[in-house]
Amino acid sequence: MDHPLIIALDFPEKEKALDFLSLFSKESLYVKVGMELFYSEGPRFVEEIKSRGHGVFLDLKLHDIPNTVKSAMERLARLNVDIVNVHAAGGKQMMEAAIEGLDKGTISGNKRPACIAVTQLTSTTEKMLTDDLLISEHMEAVVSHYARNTKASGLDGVVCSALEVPVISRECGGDFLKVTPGIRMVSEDKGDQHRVATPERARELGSTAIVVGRSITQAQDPLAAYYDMNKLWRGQI
Ligand SMILES: O=C(O)c1cc(=O)[nH]c(=O)n1[C@@H]1O[C@H](COP(=O)(O)O)[C@@H](O)[C@H]1O
Repeated sequence: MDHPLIIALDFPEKEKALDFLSLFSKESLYVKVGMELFYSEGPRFVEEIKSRGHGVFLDLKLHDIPNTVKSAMERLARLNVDIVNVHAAGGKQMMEAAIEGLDKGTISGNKRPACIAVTQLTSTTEKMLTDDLLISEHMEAVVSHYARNTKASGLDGVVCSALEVPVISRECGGDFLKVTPGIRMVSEDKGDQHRVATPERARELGSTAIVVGRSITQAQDPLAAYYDMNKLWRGQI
C-alpha cells in the first residue's frame, strides 16, 4: 500500500459522490465508501467506483457473531474492493471468521481484500472508555491489546488514531497496516473527533494511510483542500 490519502466519500447519495469525483477529472483516487453511501446505493455503486479505477476501502465495520460475519465477508469479497473492516471488539473468533469468509469469497485470480479492525473509534475519549464502555485500562493499552488480537487473528492491520501508531508498530511490526482517520489541520474544528492528528504528524508517527472526510468533501474548494492535505501528508510542503 503506497501510503494513500483515503478520501471518505461520506455523501447521502450517488449523485453527490459522483459530482465530487468529477472535480478530479481522470485522476485515480483512493476512496472510502461507508455506511451512509452503501446503505443508500448498495454494492452496484461500489462496482462503479472500482470500474473507474479508484482504490476502494469499503468501511462497513462488521461486528456480529462469527458465522454472520463470515457469510457477509464472503459476499463483500466478491466486490473485489481493496480494504474491508470489522470491529476488533467482536473478538478473535469473529475476526478469524472474517478472514475465512474473505478467502472463500475471493474470486480466483483476484487478491483478497485487506482486512483491518477498528481498535477504538477516534471519537472515543479516555473518559468514554471508562464511563460508557466500562473499560478501566488506558486508551493506549486497550488499543494495543486489540491490535495484538487483530494480528493474532490473521488480519492485515488496524484502524486507530495516529497517536497510537508508534505503540502498534512496536508491538505488531512495521508491515502491519495502521490506517488513521481523525485527521485535522491545526486550525480546523475537531467536530465529533477526539483523538486527532494533522497529516504531517500522522506521517511522522508512521501511519500507513490517512482517512480524510469533511476537511476535503465539505471544503469551499475540495480540490485545493485535497492537494494541500496530500502534500502535507507526503512531506512535500
Ligand atoms: O473506520 C473508519 O474509517 C473510521 C474509524 C474511526 O475510528 N474513526 C473514523 O472517523 N472513521 C471514519 O473516518 C471518516 C472520518 O471523517 P472526517 O472526520 O470527516 O474526516 C468517517 O467516514 C468515519 O466513519
